[in-house]
Amino acid sequence: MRGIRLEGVVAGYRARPVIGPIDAGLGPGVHVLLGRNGTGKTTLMRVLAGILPPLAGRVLLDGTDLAAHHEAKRAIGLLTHRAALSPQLSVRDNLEFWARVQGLDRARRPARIREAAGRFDIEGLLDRRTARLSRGQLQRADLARLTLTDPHVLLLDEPMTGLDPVSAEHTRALVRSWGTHKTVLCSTHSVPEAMTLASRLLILKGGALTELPVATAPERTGTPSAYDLRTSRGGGAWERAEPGQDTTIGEHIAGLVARGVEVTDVRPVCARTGDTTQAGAETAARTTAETAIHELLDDSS
Ligand SMILES: Nc1ncnc2c1ncn2[C@@H]1O[C@H](COP(=O)(O)OP(=O)(O)OP(=O)(O)O)[C@@H](O)[C@H]1O
Repeated sequence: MRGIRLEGVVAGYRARPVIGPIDAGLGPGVHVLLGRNGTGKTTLMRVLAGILPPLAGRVLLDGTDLAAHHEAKRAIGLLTHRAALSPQLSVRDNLEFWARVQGLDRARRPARIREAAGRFDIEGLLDRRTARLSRGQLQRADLARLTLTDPHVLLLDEPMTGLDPVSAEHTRALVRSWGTHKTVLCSTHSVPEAMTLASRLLILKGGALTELPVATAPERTGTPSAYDLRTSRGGGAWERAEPGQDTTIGEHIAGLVARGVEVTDVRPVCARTGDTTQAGAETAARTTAETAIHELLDDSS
């Protein structure tokens, strides 16, 4: 399958398992990961990124074993609480370093750094030492790092932490648009956040990964008949996409991206089947899903 597959993965530290064994597949979409503190969400992200070798089992990226093919890890972008930026270097030097590590050729680096910095509004911070950034500025610089290249798997450990409302909304939009054609695993402690982002909800508890029953997952509450996209070619204006029978919205967006058009937000447009009745059904489904999430997270259940 395209994306990531875990086969009997057990992970932990100094031979002490924290999670697993886990068997799961993550394809294109936004997979939101919820779990109490210390349940192993970061550990799972690190093992999926190939920086923490599993104690048992295998992690496959597009069918390739990560442990045996280190270069495959370049297709994965990881964002964790500890920003992957050196405090001693300027933001620009950090981005330059990561662009080189990611194999971006020298001539293309300055433009990519400018684009990434523009995307997260940190152009004015490029020459500041990373140690001097605020929590949210550091998070934005680390998000910019992720977008220097075009990884097709994104592992985002609490990406909205520390972001102001404008930056958080911008990041949410980006995550949603990535989810249409990339594999995104995103952890959060906010249930409402999970509900707005997820095409699939995963709960990590007692070392096991549980999927929220499909009937209560939020994307089942309405069938989009079209999608509104905000793209770079529209100068920020929305354009409507109505994928045909042979094209999914993911394929449509992947086609735009391949032609150099950046898609910065995606909003599903639901068929106007029934206004308030539909809205009522959506609210009910959301309440059911939120209750199910709390039950799954509750230690006493
Ligand atoms: N480097 C490490 N060495 C040893 N144990 C660790 C290490 N990192 C994490 N742990 C332990 O592994 C367990 C899972 O930690 P992890 O950071 O993966 O949890 P989490 O679900 O991401 O937590 P939070 O929601 O608080 O961020 C915890 O018991 C933690 O103490």
